[in-house]
Amino acid sequence: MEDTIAALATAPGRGSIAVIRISGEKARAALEKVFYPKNPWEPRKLLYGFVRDDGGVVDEAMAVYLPAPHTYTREDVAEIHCHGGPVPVERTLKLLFEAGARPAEPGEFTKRAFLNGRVDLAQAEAVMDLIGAEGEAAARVSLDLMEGKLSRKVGELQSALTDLLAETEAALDYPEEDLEEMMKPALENRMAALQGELQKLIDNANIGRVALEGFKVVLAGRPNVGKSSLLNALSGTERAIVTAIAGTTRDTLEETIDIRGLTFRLLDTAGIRETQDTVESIGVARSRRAMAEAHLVLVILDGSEGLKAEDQAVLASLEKGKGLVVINKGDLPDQMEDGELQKWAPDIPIWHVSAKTGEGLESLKDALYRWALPQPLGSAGLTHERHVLAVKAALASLMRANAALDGDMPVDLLAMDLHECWEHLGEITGQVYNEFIIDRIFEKFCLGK
Ligand SMILES: Nc1nc2c(c(=O)[nH]1)N(C=O)[C@@H](CNc1ccc(C(=O)N[C@@H](CCC(=O)O)C(=O)O)cc1)CN2
Ligand SMILES: Nc1nc2c(ncn2[C@@H]2O[C@H](COP(=O)(O)OP(=O)(O)OP(=O)(O)O)[C@@H](O)[C@H]2O)c(=O)[nH]1
Ligand SMILES: [Mg+2]
Repeated sequence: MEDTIAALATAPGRGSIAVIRISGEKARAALEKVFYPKNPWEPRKLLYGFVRDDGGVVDEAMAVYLPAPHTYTREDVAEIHCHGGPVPVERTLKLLFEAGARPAEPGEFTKRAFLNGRVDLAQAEAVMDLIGAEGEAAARVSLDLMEGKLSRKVGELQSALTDLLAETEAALDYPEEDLEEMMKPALENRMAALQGELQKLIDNANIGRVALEGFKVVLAGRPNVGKSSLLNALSGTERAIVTAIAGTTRDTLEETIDIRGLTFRLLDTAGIRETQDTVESIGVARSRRAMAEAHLVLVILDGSEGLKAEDQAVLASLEKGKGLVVINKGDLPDQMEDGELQKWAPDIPIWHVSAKTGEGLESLKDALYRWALPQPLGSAGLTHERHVLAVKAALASLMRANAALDGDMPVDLLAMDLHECWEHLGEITGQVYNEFIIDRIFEKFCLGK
């Protein structure tokens, strides 16, 4: 028998109402020892009453009892909605623990929903992603997965594999038949189609991951071009210190902004130049590391000064296909020579802005959005590294199956590879799992979820 667990389901701290959730066989008994309703108990009905201990009233509250199996965990569940202060919450929890419940571990309610088959692993993970979502895009992708979008896709791929397996196994039963002649071309076609679908999932994985984790944009450039001013202008804050002194920013600084629902992590960096200053040179090293780790680098130039050797050095160090040039200080007379810039930044898109007046910032934001999400959000499928690794492993198994077919290997080897492919896909939904991985996933959940 599983323990009965209880925990605060709402955020800790002060709020108008706090929800305490209980799940397990003793949920109802524990609730009845702690909460005294004004009217008789009725399942699935929120009742008014009092939390009491031996000394009297602990809180005026509401509570509900939900019998298994139609509950979040598929076990008996109860909830107490008490006043949202630490004292009523702690006292009510203590009473529940005395009444036979124990404190829940992080993610334990949702882990039970998974172990009891109400949701699969991808859906359970998506619950946590929704709670962590910073913007609409992250929420949208999480909701799709929570509702079963990825799980259905995995199911379709698995049933195609099952059909393939059935056919190869039929061939196993008739070893005297000539497999090659009979079914090789048909099998090859269907394996190629499956391979294409797995590859598409991998190719689109960055959409879901960018939606969930945000898109990392680094503002880089030589000192004084206006990187910090741009960070402030784009985020509408005064987060970064701005001065006319070159070398003002010493350390990288992150600010999160929302563009059309998508989260962007903007990173202001120390101006890149040769320097003898110890602190500044550490800052410059951090700038370079940030450029390497970013999804996109904005190379900021000062349009009022023209291209300098230090700008050229930054442009030269830019990874191909990973940068935009942003010419700042558009409110001042333009000194930038297009020919010179073309020489150092061939094929790099160029945007003109002014951090001071805000000119050009909206279209820069549009460009950032298009860069981050070249495909619509709806084409997102995989959202976690774990999913990508599983699909890559499935693809590798499928390629082995293909090679086995090509090399006229025995049919049972082919069947084994197809089966492995099926199992790797099952890692995503948790059909195939080991406890270590499950624990690692759920321990990252919030307490009470
Ligand atoms: N008060 C409260 N609000 C909450 C939750 C909760 O547990 N309690 N949730 C949870 O964290 C979320 C809602 N998610 C839920 C998902 C499934 C079920 C559930 O009981 N499912 C049953 C069907 C119930 C029915 O048909 O009436 C099932 O799948 O069998 C409940 C909540 C967000 N809001
Ligand atoms: N006229 C004008 N001045 C600007 C603009 N953007 C920044 N500045 C000025 O340029 C100077 C340098 O700005 P910062 O934002 O500190 O430049 P930075 O690139 O962060 O410099 P470091 O941190 O030293 O690398 C400040 O005096 C700003 O006020 C702009 O669009 N127009
Ligand atoms: Mg700065």
